[in-house]
Amino acid sequence: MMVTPLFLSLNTSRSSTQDNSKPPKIVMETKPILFSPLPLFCYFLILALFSLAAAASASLSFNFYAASCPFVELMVANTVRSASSSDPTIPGKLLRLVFHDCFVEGCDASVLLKGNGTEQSDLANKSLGGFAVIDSAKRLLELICPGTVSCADILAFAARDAVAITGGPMIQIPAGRRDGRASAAANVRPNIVDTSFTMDEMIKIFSSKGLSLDDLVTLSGAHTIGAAHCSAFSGRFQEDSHGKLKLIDPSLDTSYANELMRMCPAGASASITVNNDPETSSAFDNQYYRNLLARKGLFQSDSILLDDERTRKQVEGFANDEGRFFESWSRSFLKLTSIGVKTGEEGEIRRSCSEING
Ligand code: HEM
Ligand SMILES: [Ca+2]
Ligand SMILES: [Ca+2]
Repeated sequence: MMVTPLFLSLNTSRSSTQDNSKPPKIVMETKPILFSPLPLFCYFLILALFSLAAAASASLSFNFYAASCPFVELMVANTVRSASSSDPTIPGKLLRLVFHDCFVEGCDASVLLKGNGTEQSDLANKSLGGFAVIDSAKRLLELICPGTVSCADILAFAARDAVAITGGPMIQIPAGRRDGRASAAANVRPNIVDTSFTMDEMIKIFSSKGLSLDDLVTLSGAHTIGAAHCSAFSGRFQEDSHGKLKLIDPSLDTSYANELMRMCPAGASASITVNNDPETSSAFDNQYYRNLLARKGLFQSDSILLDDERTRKQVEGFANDEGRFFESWSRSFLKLTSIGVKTGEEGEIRRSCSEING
């Protein structure tokens, strides 16, 4: 097979009669091109390699800040640790915060943006917290490696650390998330699960984020730490004509229900909170699943995991084997923190986590 390279040559020739003060005359000269399949093959090979490289750069990576900000994870972990030691409610807040970020517009720190009509102004986000911890980690990082670390990565690292410092598994998570420039309250409701949702409704939202039924059961295990306001489970009770609450949800253990009614009586202050896990609320363990077996799931959306045929086996599995829960948690948390990430040229690296760059 004869192979002729495809080429175009540029000839800069100077004739003897030419005036030397003038620039050389450029003559384009094309050599005959013979068709051969090899150059075409090379062309497609190069194209394929380029698109592979582009795809790789558009995903998260484990050594993303290795050169640009090598101590980023240490800085975030220290910030989370010191904030949590003075305020033990911080780990729960950070963990819930990453969930509410990643489900709306992907893990892009859209939930951190302040202002009229941003995600924070939706009722479902009113009880979120932990923002100040992210802000202080960001301030620190802006001093050490300015303009380098995204708020979305800080939040993912911080939530990961929240789990580790409360006794859960330490998970290596990749980085490279970029910060979004949009945040709208109207996007919250269609993307966040409410405690009153049926199993089918929960499955629908989770699967729209690429999360399976296994992920739903696993990630609900986050309710092994943290707290909730009385309004989050008030639908399980009804006020009688004497202003007294009575249990109307048969899936709740009656003595636990009595305890909840005592802590959250009718007309209780809106600021009262109750531990999600009545046994070990500050430990990230598999107690949540044991509670479910004892019919002590705080939210209706927790109890449903035991009541539904499709999820009961997994609840039992996690209740009996913490290692199995932790393994599953590590996998599902990686998926959660990779939802709809913006990478490469998308979005921006915010200077301040609560506002987009001007
Ligand atoms: C499956 C559907 C879910 C529902 C319906 C749900 C609902 C709720 C509600 C209503 C609260 C109480 C908020 C308050 O009153 O202050 C809460 C708290 C919490 N949720 Fe969920 N959640 C779900 C899944 C998740 C997931 C996937 C995570 C994280 C991976 C998570 C992490 C948390 C944490 C840590 C708290 C405690 C927050 C704190 O201590 O401030 N939840 N959840
Ligand atoms: Ca988001
Ligand atoms: Ca616990």
